[in-house]
Amino acid sequence: MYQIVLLRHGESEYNRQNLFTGWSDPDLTEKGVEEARAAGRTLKEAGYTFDLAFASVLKRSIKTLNYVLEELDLLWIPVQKSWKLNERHYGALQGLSKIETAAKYGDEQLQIWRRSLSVRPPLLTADDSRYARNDRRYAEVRPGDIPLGESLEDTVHRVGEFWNQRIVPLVMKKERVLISAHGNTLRALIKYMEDIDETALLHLNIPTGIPLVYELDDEVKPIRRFYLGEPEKVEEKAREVANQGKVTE
Ligand SMILES: O=C(O)[C@@H](CO)OP(=O)(O)O
Repeated sequence: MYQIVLLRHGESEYNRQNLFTGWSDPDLTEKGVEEARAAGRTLKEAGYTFDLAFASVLKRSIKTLNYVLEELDLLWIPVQKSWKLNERHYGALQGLSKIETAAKYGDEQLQIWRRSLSVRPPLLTADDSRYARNDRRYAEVRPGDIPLGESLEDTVHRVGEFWNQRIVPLVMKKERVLISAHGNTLRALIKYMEDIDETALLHLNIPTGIPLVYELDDEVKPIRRFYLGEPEKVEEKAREVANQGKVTE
């Protein structure tokens, strides 16, 4: 049996303000830093260690990973960063308020944009300053691969490819791998590995900063997944994610 640990970054500034994030690059909040450190301590207490780690090229994922590795005294292990682990690209919604978007287009449309499998958000235009082609960190990416907006299905495609090409071979060599990524990247990976149906996917919300352990069989297919944390806390944090876009009293 193999094992791998996935982690969604700690709370970011955009999470705090309830803004669509995608490939925007906000920093962690103080709470997010604490969540990341707590994830590191949880892993340490449970006896986990790692041979190498992955992050996206977005600072909330990279910094979360660094805080976790610091707690584990593993800052020295190799880290591979890839845009393929970036959050799902939220197109022209990036930077907009989820609450204002719900008020303008309705809760149902918001839910479709956030949680459906195949619907893309409104796309960016190529002259938009948010278009990643103008960002040096994507200089090596083929221009045609840089999205103007992605459906979750698009994200499943790029993350699934990355999983097969870059992660599975390491897992099969018994490398202990930690992946620090994003809410929808992890939803995409779960969809890819388990092929869960659309209703389940609709309700799948990944809490920030709670390690998610996958046990995998000899063919690197999932046996089971579980969070390292108290179930009530995990539930509560997943509910917070689900409720973004709702006005609270
Ligand atoms: O804005 C985003 O990029 C994601 C993750 O923060 O949000 P959502 O949960 O709405 O898909």
